Amino acid sequence: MKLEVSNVSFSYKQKNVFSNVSFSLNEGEILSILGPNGSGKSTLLNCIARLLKGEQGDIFLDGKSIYDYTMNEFARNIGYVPQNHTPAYAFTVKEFVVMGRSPYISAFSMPSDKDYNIAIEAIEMIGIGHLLTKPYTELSGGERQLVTIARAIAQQSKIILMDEPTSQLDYGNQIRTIEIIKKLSHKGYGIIMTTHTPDHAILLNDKIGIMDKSGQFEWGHAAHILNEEKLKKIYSINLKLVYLKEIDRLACVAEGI
Ligand SMILES: Nc1ncnc2c1ncn2[C@@H]1O[C@H](COP(=O)(O)OP(=O)(O)OP(=O)(O)O)[C@@H](O)[C@H]1O
Repeated sequence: MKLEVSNVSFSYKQKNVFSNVSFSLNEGEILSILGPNGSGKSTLLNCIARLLKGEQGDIFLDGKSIYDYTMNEFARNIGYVPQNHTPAYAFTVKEFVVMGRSPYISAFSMPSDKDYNIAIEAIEMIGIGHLLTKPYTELSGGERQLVTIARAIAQQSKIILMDEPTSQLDYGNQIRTIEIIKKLSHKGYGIIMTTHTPDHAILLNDKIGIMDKSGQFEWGHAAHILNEEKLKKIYSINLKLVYLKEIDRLACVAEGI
């Protein structure tokens, strides 16, 4: 499955957010999108998720416009982990995650044992088996984020969009989630993730997209696109991109204040 975003521009009423955004994503690839607050990262994910429509350009899945897929076909191909999710009812974690199976369940049917098994597998993969019977409304922000990721994994869509999937997680769960994203890519899933943590993009070591303040988007492999000058410009601070031989990778660190 190949996703192609072709010259997409988006404005809220009179305010242009981004113009002529183009990139492609093949199966097994990860695109980490960096950019300052308000630059348009979530808006871009919402356009790919069909929640918003750009006024120009198109988005293709295997050469066919995303708008030409039925809702169910689309959901089997593209899953979405939003930044915040507030459910109306106190579903248990198990019931919430099995909702990821809805593109495979007909309107008048209930989830099958197979659907529950897939949901439980996703819950275990994320390491939240202890929350299985807990009502979603009684979870912490970070627990909700993990449960929402499990629901997207249970959906088994070929491409998963994740809007700041680690924003509410403790340091250990952040790194474990980054590991899970890498594992999913090895299984053939394509992942597009927004993040405010350059180290996450460095750890994933795949494609990086940078959305700047003026809505210009550039993308490429981490090795070609990520440098100190660009990171300083994105975040308007003094920072260093240093190679740490103890861990054999670059790390982004802020200078002293
Ligand atoms: N519903 C809306 N109506 C009007 N303007 C909006 C709406 N949603 C977002 N915006 C504006 O569009 C711009 C892009 O917002 P978006 O949420 O995509 O940025 P972002 O890069 O994801 O930000 P952050 O890193 O803070 O999450 C911002 O200037 C924001 O104020």
